[in-house]
Amino acid sequence: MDSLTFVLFGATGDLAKRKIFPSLFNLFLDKKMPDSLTIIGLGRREWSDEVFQKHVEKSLQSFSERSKNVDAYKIKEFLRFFHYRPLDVTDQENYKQLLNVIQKYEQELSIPENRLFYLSVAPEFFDVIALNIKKSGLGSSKGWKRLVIEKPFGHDLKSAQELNAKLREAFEEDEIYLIDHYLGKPMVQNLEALAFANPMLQALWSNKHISNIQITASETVGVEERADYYDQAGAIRDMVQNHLLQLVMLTAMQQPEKLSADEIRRQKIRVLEHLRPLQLDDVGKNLVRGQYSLGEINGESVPSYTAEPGIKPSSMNDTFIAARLWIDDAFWGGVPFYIRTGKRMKEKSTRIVIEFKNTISDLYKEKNEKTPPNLLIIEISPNESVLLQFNSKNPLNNSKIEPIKVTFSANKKDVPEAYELLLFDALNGDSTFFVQWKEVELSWKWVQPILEAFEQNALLLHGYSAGTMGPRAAEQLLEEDGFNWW
Ligand SMILES: NC(=O)C1=CN([C@@H]2O[C@H](COP(=O)(O)OP(=O)(O)OC[C@H]3O[C@@H](n4cnc5c(N)ncnc54)[C@H](OP(=O)(O)O)[C@@H]3O)[C@@H](O)[C@H]2O)C=CC1
Ligand SMILES: O=C1O[C@H](COP(=O)(O)O)[C@@H](O)[C@H](O)[C@H]1O
Repeated sequence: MDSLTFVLFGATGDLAKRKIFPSLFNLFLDKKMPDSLTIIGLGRREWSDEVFQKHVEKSLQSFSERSKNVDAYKIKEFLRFFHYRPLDVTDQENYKQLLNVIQKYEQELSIPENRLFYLSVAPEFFDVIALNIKKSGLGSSKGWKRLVIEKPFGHDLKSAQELNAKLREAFEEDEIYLIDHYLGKPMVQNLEALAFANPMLQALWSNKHISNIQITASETVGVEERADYYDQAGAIRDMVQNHLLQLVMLTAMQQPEKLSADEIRRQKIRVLEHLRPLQLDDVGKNLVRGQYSLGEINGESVPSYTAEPGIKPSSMNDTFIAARLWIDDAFWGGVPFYIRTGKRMKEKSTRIVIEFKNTISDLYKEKNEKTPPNLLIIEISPNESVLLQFNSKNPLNNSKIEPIKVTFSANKKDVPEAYELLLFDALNGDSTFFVQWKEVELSWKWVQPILEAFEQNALLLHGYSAGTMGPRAAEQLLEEDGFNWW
């Protein structure tokens, strides 16, 4: 791995302490960091290196399991990478001073002018920072530069296009690493292997044998401390435009010629290009929008969305979306893809269920109402597993045909965090599991008519009680096609 300087904008913020520092620490313990590295944290706070290092140490104590079982000297060794510099991202002078600081460390440690800029700040600063990096000469021509960007990328198609145009004034496309943390989840990274490293599954992976695909990302949490952002975004922007469409792409993509970042991306983009666009008047037929009302989760009562701190009592924002998608190509034509996501649902679960067609003549129908279909269930989080559901006779139940499940599962504590895998890839210059602009743009294009339908109040906002799996209308969406959510 090349030696480099890691410049972290927003180093005093929430994401840095909860995800970035603990993930870097795991990489350090696993010897997956370059030998020569400087990490420069930035924020407006007037902190010294020592205060910043104490802050990083505290974040490890709070958010890193592995830090509990290591000797204190290892933590000290890790903290030596960290330096801090107060900087206001809107002040151009500050960038020139930053350049001097970076050059000083580069010379001291003989680090080449390779610089990774990680923007863990509010999205309104993404373009400001990128352009200031360019103007100040922080991106040196003597080494490489990379820009890692958090979500959200735009608020709609137009704002995303504008943001991309500004970023491209300062960085080349292949220097920009857009984070979608779902792509860092190990089971999501495993999807391609499931489909392409198993001849048995590959033979079945198309409309010939699959009747429908269901992707669920349900959460039990509410809006937490992010009311301002979430009330503007809703589930459609927060989860559907990015994470769920990424899962659709990875499930539906065809086998790439080789496993390179470019080839995989080409296949993902192909899926989006064949995704049937929604017209304004189709939206209501294919999409269910919901908002939670008061209810109970795990025995505790939880308030309605509009009673959450920071949410307007009159808010008509969506906290739940279910939708039916069609991919009009030779492989998936006729197979509905159903997606659903919501806050304050019954359980925390991200999973993909592939339901196979049931075309056998049913020899067993006298003893069964209907032979259950074969299913492939891919659990992404909170636990990881792959489960195949077959049918088998149960000698203890009058030899009825019953589903049996064959499961492979990983122990949760052995599975690396999404951010850890993504940070390692960014340090290494591997962009396979980062999102490329074209994917973002096509995703926004698909979502845009939905946003317009919402703005025109053309769609009912269904209520659902907190602690349920969403509005009844989401069940009906599948029932219309003869299916149900698994
Ligand atoms: N937190 C999370 O779980 C997730 C966050 N994200 C994304 O990550 C990014 C960061 O989020 P989060 O950490 O939660 O945000 P926070 O509000 O916790 O942190 C914001 C950071 O930006 C810095 N900052 C704000 N204004 C300026 C300025 N003018 N100049 C310099 N620094 C500034 C703050 O430093 P200071 O106050 O010292 O100036 C702070 O370090 C956002 O894009 C968010 O959407 C994405 C997924 C999850
Ligand atoms: O990006 C986001 O994802 C989380 C859910 O992530 P998960 O890894 O816990 O499934 C969601 O809570 C948040 O609103 C959204 O911004």
